[in-house]
Formats: sequence, structure tokens, C-alpha cells
Amino acid sequence: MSCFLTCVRFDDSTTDKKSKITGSVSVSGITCYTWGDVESLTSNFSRLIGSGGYSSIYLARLSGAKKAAFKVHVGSHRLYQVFRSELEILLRLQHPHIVKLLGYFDDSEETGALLLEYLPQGNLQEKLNHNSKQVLPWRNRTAIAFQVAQAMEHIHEKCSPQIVHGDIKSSNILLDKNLNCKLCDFGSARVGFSSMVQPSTTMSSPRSKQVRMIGSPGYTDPHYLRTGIASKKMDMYGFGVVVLELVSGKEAVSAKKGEMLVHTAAPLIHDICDLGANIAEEKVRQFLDPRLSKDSSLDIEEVKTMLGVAAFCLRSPPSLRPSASQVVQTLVQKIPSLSFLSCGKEA
Ligand SMILES: Nc1ncnc2c1ncn2[C@@H]1O[C@H](COP(=O)(O)OP(=O)(O)OP(=O)(O)O)[C@@H](O)[C@H]1O
Repeated sequence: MSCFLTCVRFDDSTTDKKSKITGSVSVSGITCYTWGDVESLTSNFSRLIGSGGYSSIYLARLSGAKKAAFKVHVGSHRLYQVFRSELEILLRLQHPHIVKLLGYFDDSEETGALLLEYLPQGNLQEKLNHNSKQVLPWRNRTAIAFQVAQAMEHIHEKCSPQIVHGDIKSSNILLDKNLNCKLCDFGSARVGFSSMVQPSTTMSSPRSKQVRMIGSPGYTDPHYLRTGIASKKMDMYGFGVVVLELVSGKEAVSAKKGEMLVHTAAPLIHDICDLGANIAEEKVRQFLDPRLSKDSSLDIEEVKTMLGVAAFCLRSPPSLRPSASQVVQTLVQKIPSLSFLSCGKEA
């Protein structure tokens, strides 16, 4: 992979890289852009469409009025390293439910930008928000769970070396115009053995600069918090929280009360683990997003299946949690509404 990157990187041995780099190069369909390209494609960063802890995302206009998103990491070597790590992972990933890399800019020091396909309906967290204009229909919620599970199955089981995403959450799930979804933000991902290595410096030392804990509040696997070892099962935990959000329409951490959804849902999850499909319908309905009450696609048995999947993904110890392919199989078998999608098992 680094060989590939070296092949397309500009000769940047001179000092003022941004001004000296001219012209873009395209290799294997991925275009290597200049900083001037980044500025002109984003109309000088005129439209911010998202921001996170590591980057700012701007709308870009390609030829033929095609839209894209430039994810820009500027300002420090640490942010640059996050960019490089995401770039190297996205270069090897191709899946219908993983955001597609179209190109990048790399100054090899402290600035990097990823050109990504543009997902016009924003992220799932915004779509589930009660201020959102549209209520996400039930059948789209099950489809999103299914598609995210397929993306996770791909990175966990079908890639070599395998990848742990490290930050599965609803704001890292993007929606296209048909409400199909794509997993994004591989800046925290761990590849192969790196996911199994416990950070060498003590986790308890708040001053340690070498340990960069990954994950987000409300989604972080308690086992990872204790050990610092990233694993596929920590992704399954994050996925369990996303499924709870899809069913309840509530945030992983309530903005008003600061309550975690996993805690609010704990009694229900406990009952589901004990009773499975025999759980009282009334309890399920109490947890369900009230905005779905008039949704004709709602099927209470499917809601129970989704909650069952969430309950298993949140189990401790992590070895009790299902794999992504087990989740894909369960959803395909138990949620007939998924058949409305034209995709098969591997969409
Ligand atoms: N390709 C895209 N199309 C549309 N919107 C996007 C795209 N990529 C990112 N966004 C928007 O920007 C937000 C932040 O993106 P992303 O999570 O990749 O940034 P980050 O800096 O890695 O954030 P984090 O703090 O979660 O690590 C997303 O939640 C989404 O709203």
C-alpha cells in the first residue's frame, strides 16, 4: 500500500509544498489532487457540510456538476497521521455500503484531504433527531441496520488484513438520496494485528501522549475502556447501540439529561435476553420510537428481532457477542421487509 502511495505522491522535497505542487495525477481511478485543486473544487471552502474531532468536511463540485465531499485535516502532525491512516484503509476498501474514496491531497507533513463521494441525506444521527423534517420509516431503519452489518462483515471477515472500525456510531453512517447507507470515518480504524495490541503506556496515566483511546461517548465498549484492546467485538457493541437508536429514535447520550441509551434500555435488554420472542409486546412498544406508531411498514416481530440483535451485541464478556456475519444472517432470515431492497446478502 505504501508503495502505491509513493508512486502517486509528488516530489515534495522543496519547502513550500502547497505552492509548488501543480497538476493532479490519477492512478487506478483515485486522483491525487494539488492544494490549488482542493481550494478551487471547494470554492475556497465556502460550504462546510460537517465537522468532527479531526477534520472539517466541505462540499466539492467536480466536473459535470457532480458533487463530492472534501474531508480536510489541517494543522498538526497528529491530525495528519489520522488522515494517512484513513487514506491507507480507504484505498483498500470497496463495498457498496462503505463511503467511496475518489481522490486525495497529501503534503506529507501536516495537511491532508480526502475526496469522498457525497451522501446528500447527511448522517443517521441527524436523520433520527426529533427536529428532522422526515421521520425515518421502519423499513429503512431495518435496511440501514442490515447494510451497516454487511459493511462490518466486509471489514471484519472479508478483507485481508481484517479491519476494526473502532468508532461505530450513528454520525458515522451516511445516507444517500434513497436512504441507503454507507459507513464512513475510518480515522480510528485498526488493521490486522494492530487491533490486538494493548497500548504500551499505562492506560491510567492521563499525561500519556502515546495512547489514543478510540470510540465515542455512549458507544464505547466497557471492555475496551478497561483493557484498551480494540477488537471486532467492540465494533459489535457500537452496532448494538446504533440498533437501539434505530428502534427508539433516542440519542446514544441524551443531550438534555446526559443519560446513556444503554442504561435506559438495560431492563428491556435484560428481559429480552431472558425471554427472547416471548417478551411482552407492551414493553417493546414502550421503548419504540413513538413517531413510528402510524408507520404501515412497522412489524412488531421485526422490532423484537432488532432488539434481540442489539441485546446480543451488547453482551459481556465480548466473546458472547455475535459476529457481523451472524447478524447479517439473522436479519435476512427474520426480517422479511428487507426483501424490498434489491440487494442480496452482499448488496
Ligand atoms: N461523504 C460525505 N458526504 C456527506 N456528508 C459527510 C461526508 N463525510 C462526512 N460528512 C459529514 O461530516 C460529519 C463528520 O465526518 P467524519 O465523522 O468523517 O469526521 P471526523 O473528523 O472523522 O469526526 P469524528 O469526530 O467522528 O472522528 C459526518 O457525520 C457527516 O455529517
